[in-house]
Amino acid sequence: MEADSFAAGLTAPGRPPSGPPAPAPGRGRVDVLVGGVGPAAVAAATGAALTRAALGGVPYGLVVSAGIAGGFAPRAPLGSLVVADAIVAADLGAETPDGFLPVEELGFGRSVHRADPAVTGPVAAALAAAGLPHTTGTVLTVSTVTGTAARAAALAARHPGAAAEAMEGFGVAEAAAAHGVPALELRAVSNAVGPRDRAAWRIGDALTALRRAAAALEPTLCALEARPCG
Ligand SMILES: O=C(O)c1cccc(C(=O)CC[C@H]2O[C@@H](n3cnc4c(=O)[nH]cnc43)[C@H](O)[C@@H]2O)c1
Repeated sequence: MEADSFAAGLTAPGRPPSGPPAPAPGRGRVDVLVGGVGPAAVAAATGAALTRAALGGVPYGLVVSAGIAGGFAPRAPLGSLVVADAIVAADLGAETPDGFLPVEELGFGRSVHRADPAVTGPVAAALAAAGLPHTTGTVLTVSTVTGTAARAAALAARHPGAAAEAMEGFGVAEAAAAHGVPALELRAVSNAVGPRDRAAWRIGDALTALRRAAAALEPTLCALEARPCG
């Protein structure tokens, strides 16, 4: 549903070529890939697509992780959009008697990708120009959806800049970084981060916001790519 909504906002969506590396066929101004759920699935799918494109001689210039998300209130209300200025693997680390330690404090790995303001700035400006409610902030990547007020409060305390929580951004960013390609995360808020309340979910509104965002951003995404686009 998320891929269909994003593609519906584009003038000429493409699908990344699958199978052996081949240049161009299937490529649109923006290609939309369904990568799966969770950071591991999307890291594998994104890495494979980037590798095929590079071996086919037409590498991508920008990768966007787009979808629905939980929003941290009051910063990111239902139906609004979030542009990530940092993509954080919020549960990559260790629980200790003194609390959670991210991998950096364990002495290995990384749990943060900071977005390039040269990418996020024009994206936020295009959303503003289109009149789409949005904020710029940290988007957390988790493998377990938050379902309690206590967990939501703990995440907000640990990440004061957190605007949204989703399950894929960090995996996409890792794959993009391995290819030296900039990454962007864009989320439309379908639910509040916190206690599970299915009656309050607004997935339809979030999908509409995703479609409108794609329409507003297509020229910007193309301009940000370092290759001819459309
Ligand atoms: O069953 C639940 O309680 C529940 C609550 C929120 C989301 C889900 C999903 O299965 C959605 C997974 C899908 O959507 C993104 N997403 C949307 N809302 C959230 C959220 O609050 N926390 C984390 N991820 C969310 C996520 O990126 C997945 O792709 C189930």
